[in-house]
Amino acid sequence: MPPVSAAPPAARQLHVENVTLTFGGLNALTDVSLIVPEGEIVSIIGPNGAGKTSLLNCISGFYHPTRGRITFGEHDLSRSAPNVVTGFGIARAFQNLELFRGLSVVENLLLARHTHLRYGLLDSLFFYGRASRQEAENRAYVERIVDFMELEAYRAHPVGTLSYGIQKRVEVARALTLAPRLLLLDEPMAGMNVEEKEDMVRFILDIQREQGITVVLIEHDLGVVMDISDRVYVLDFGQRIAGGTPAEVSADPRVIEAYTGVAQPGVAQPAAAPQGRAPAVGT
Ligand SMILES: Nc1ncnc2c1ncn2[C@@H]1O[C@H](COP(=O)(O)OP(=O)(O)OP(=O)(O)O)[C@@H](O)[C@H]1O
Repeated sequence: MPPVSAAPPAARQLHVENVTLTFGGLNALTDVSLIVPEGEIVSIIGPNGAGKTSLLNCISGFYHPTRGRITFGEHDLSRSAPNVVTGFGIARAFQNLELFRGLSVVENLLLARHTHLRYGLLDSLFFYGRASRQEAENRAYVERIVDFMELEAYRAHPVGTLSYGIQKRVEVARALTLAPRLLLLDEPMAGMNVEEKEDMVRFILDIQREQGITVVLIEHDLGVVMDISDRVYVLDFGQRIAGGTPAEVSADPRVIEAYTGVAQPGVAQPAAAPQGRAPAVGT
């Protein structure tokens, strides 16, 4: 199947530069820098409260960094609103599903796709032909996403009646209807059984390889992360403590220490524990 998104005209790299995000007196992120090259699957991992979702919120325009800069190609995301960020080609599948539970799968996808309609109210009133042509194109686009995400069997079902695993798949499909060049996935496999996880892994790889979409993934299942990522960044207490290939990151003593809580030889110990992290450690 041909890519559902148009071929990109020029490379667009996501660049997070020295980002600090402060809530009251607490730094959720401190001086975080990372690069997401176009076409890669890049994962962000770290214990609970490490700042992963805060970083995704900064990239997608829900939060604005207190300091630092985030760019996507020539676009500055640091002060952009979420709808503007979407317009730059960045879509996000949410941890807590953003779906209308009473609407069918296809209705949810069409509704999301409507944000990309090129015509406004006046067009609809005076240029009915153009509006209806656009509507037909949107329907065709959504049908390709339904096919690509293997949702045919559920297309007419109200989303609220579907299993959690299928709802997560619909949420990813919803993000794909926005024709992104960069897809942000916040724990797309949380709460899934083994079979559902295997399906989601396959879809993520197809999104990258067949559709050419760059993926930023937050995921607690480290087995999956190390299997499918081109590059992994590790946050702890809001700071980037490691970054590199999966092999490099899994062998890094700072990462082992962050996850196990066991001091590793050669890792400098802070004088006092930084503030602001929940005690639980992710899987
Ligand atoms: N809106 C907010 N107001 C105040 N503090 C916040 C806000 N959002 C996040 N934080 C704090 O920022 C820190 C990082 O939280 P964040 O949710 O980004 O971590 P995380 O790595 O995504 O955690 P988890 O794996 O548990 O989802 C935490 O101490 C959290 O309490």
